[in-house]
Order: sequence, then C-alpha cells, then structure tokens
Amino acid sequence: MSHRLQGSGIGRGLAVGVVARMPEPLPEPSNSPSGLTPGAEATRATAALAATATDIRVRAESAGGTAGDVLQAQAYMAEDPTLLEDVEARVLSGLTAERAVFEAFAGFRELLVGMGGYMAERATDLDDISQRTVALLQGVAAPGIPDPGHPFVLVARDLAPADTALLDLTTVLALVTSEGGPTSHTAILARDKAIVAVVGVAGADELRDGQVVIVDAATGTIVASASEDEVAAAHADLLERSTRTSALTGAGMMADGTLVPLLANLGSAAAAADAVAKGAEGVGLFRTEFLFLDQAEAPTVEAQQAEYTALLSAFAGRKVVVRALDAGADKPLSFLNDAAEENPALGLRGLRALRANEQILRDQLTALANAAAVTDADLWVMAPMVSTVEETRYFTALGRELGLQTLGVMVEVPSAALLADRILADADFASIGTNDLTQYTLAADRLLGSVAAFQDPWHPAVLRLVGEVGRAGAALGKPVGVCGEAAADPLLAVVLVGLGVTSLSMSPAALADVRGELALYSLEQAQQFAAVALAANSAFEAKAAVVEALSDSPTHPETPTHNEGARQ
Ligand SMILES: C=C(OP(=O)(O)O)C(=O)O
Ligand SMILES: [Mg+2]
Repeated sequence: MSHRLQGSGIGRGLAVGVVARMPEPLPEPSNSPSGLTPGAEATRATAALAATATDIRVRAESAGGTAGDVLQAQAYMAEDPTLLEDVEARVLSGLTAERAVFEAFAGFRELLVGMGGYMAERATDLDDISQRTVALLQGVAAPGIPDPGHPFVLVARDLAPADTALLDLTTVLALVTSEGGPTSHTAILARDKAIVAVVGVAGADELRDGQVVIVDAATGTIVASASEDEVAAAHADLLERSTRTSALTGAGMMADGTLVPLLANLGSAAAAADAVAKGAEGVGLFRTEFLFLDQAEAPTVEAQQAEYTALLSAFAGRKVVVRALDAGADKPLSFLNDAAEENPALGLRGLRALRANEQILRDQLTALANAAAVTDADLWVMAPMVSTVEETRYFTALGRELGLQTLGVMVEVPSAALLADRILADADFASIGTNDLTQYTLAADRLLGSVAAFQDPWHPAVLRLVGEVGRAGAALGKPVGVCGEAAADPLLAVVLVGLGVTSLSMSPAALADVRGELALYSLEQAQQFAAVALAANSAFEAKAAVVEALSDSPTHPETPTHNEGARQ
C-alpha cells in the first residue's frame, strides 16, 4: 500500500522513478595513536586538505554559475586557517591526520549547528570536506552518487554542494533528502538547476533501494510504494505537462496584452549570458554581496566597477536593477557587521549597516555610476532593508549626489509597505523582497526549518502589504517589482500582478514557467484572483481559493495543473 511523506518542495516539478540511496558515510577513523611523527602527520593532513580544496575548485569551474559560487565558498572552508590550526594542534597531541581532521571538522560543525539558521545549514558543506579529506588520507573512494545503471530518484540524508552541483540530470530524476531546509545549499542548487527536489522529508530514511516513488515538488509530497494506478496518473500528468508550452520566450505578457517584464535575479556578471538565453528581459535584482564575501575589506571602486561594467554590457538597452550591499543577519561581513547582535535580522543590516559605514556605500554607488557612464544599459539602483521614509530620502539623495539617475528601495519590511505612498513619493521605484517581507510580517526567521510553515508568501497578510505597494505605485505612476522567491511561483506571480505588481524578477530557471502561466490570464482575471486570495484566512486557503477560481476560468486549460517545470 502506498503512503505519503511530506517535506519542503523546491520548484514545481514532478518525477516518478525508483529509489537509489546515497551510500552511508565512511566509518569514524580510529583514535588509536599515530605510528608516525606529529610532523609527518601534520604534513599529511595539510596536503590532504589542500588537495580537497583543489578538487572542489575543479568541480566549481566545471559547474559554473551559482553552483560554481557555492563550491568556491566550500573550497575556502577547506582552507580555513582556524580549522587548519585546530587540525595541527590535534595532530601535535598524537592523533593521526585522519582522526584530527575528523575531530576538528566535527567540532566546527557543532559550533555552526549551535548558531542555527543559515550557519547551521552550512554543516553539510563541512561534513563533505571532512569525508573527502579522510577518504583521501585512507586511500579509499569518498562516498558519492550511486550509479544503479538506470534513471533513479536519489534519496540522501543531505547532499554536499559538490554532489548537487554535478548531478547528472540525465539519470537523476529527482532528489529527496531527510535533512536540510529550504535555504540549504542543496535547495539553492536544486532550484538553480531545476532539479525536482523535496528536502527535509520526515521518514525519508525509510525509503529503500528499488522502491517506486512519485515526487511532487509543488506539494512537497513523496508517494512511497506507489500503486500502478498512482504511477499511471503521474505519467499522464507528466505527458500533459510536456505538451504545454513551457519554453516560451519573448516579452512577458498576459492574455489581454498587458506587458509584465520578466527579469532575472543574478549574483554575478558571469551568470548574465545564461539569463539572456533563458529569456530574461533584463535584471530585476543583482545581489552584490558575493563581491564582498570572503574579503578582509570592501573591494575597491575599480574592482567593483569592472564587475558592474561586465554586467551592464551584457544587457545593453535593457533595465538592470542593482541592489546596494545587503550585509548583516544571514550575510554577515566582518568589516561591516562587527558587533554581536542578539537578533541580527532586526539589527544593523542592509541600508542601516551601510549608513553606519557610509564610505562603503559611497564607493559602491560611485562604481555603479562610473559603470553606467561607459555602458548602454538602463541602470536602476536600490537600497536593501529600508524601513522609513527618512531612509528612502537619505538613499535617493546620496545616489543622485553621486551621479545615479534612477533610485529606488526594496520593500521588505512591513513599515515600508504600509507607507509605500510616502516612500514612492521620493523613490523612483519599489521592488518587493517577499522573502524578507514574509519573514518580518509573520515573525518567522526565514532560515529556520522549525518555522518554515510560516514562511509562505501566499499568506493574505503578505499579499495585503503587496497590494498596498501596488496601489501606491499605480497612484503615483511608479513601477513596483517583486524580486523575492514569490515571483518564481507561476500561480502566485499571476496574483502578484493582480495586486498591482508591474514586473517580476526570479531565478532564470523559473522564467519559462512564469511566462507560460501569465499568458493564460488577463489582467482583470489576475485582479479577481488577487481579490479571492486576499479574502482568505491563511496561505493554504488563499492558494486553494485561487486554484478553485481559476478552474472556473474560461481561458485555463482543461486540467488546471499550473505546475509546470516537471522532470520529463
Ligand atoms: C529578494 C530578497 O532579498 P534577499 O533574498 O537577498 O534577502 C527578499 O528578501 O525577498
Ligand atoms: Mg531581502
């Protein structure tokens, strides 16, 4: 008999296949004393860690894009001086290199897990480095992706970034993990590679090799030991999805011709070409954090200018929205966020941190103005985590002083949404960050698995705030975008447009699905769906009510699956 398991779905794909489990980790290295000198063990340990870092870098280069960035960050972990010192100290106390690496990484892992949230979700990255290095020292193969000789659904406790980044999508139909939250690297990479994935699945440890499962990311469910009828229905669903127009390109447009520009969220200029190939009409959110990560101090104006120039050159004649550095909370930077805070998400982050270090902001805006002057893109610059009208005035005035023309703010805090009419009187545009807006509206840490159920942008409280901003934008004739994950949910994207949002920005992998869904409805229908969602009492009810409303809709296909992007 089939039964259902539940986790957090990444994307909206569907897959049917047999389970192949990731092999168990290597056994713990023995802690009997070393037969070699401490010096010799130290050399073995250092060489093995360096080789692991090099190996991960090679994978980073072959993966490229977001996966490459994630792996580069993991390679830095393998070279972390504090960890190396810890390993050396353990070797000097008489341990073997294997045991010293194992213990040092386990200690650091505990520290990260204790910190919770984003840091805790990096624990898998550390485990992976430890396993690879110990395997290297023992001369055995590191546990890796299984190869059963046919396509399969990969089931694992969690996957290391190196493994997720290099998954062979011709054989891995879907990914199911028992650990990891929606912001773990596994989830980020799965989203980026459009892998059908459900993470944090309670009971996934019971799934066995060869068992037939149906993985539905849209609902976050796994049907285990699926019956023949269930498998047949899933195959019919897959067939129906494959015939849908999921690879549309061209301007984002509703059925009545209303244009809704579909833009890309990017983290590096190197990702621009892929975004253009996937149909991005421009960039709706360029996250500049990566330029500042792993640095002892902020990059120079010249270094930043080179990156911004490369980005703008890839989008000549198109809109590119760059966000000023958003440091703090889940993205701490040593040179900006030095004081310990009890509640960093409510602390000196985003524009607040920049204001406390104004030279860093001035340098960044100068680099952007210089890049805009030598390229033909339409550069818009926005501030992160703005919560007051006064902050809006500060940012737009400073940007204008430094030569920038189009200046806006991110609406990520309820206060900014509620006063959107006053904020948009000063700002040229607003871009709603639904990830943070949901976190702050529902008072639920966006990185904490235990409150993940609250972190749902379908919640009518969040939608009401989006509607406030949409209304203010329409009254003042100012554009209002959405660049949080909500924009990548095709059905929610339609609702957002109905609430007055004028452009949507998302991971390039999501563009085709959103474009296809928008094309099914007129603006008037989107407004009706928005009204239905606003009238609900919960995120679940809001979505269910819209699904019901659209099934009555004349333009919708007969089977309202609205969950494209299936693994086919
Ligand atoms: C787009 C957003 O910003 P980030 O995810 O980078 O905080 C958001 O908060 O929705
Ligand atoms: Mg944000």
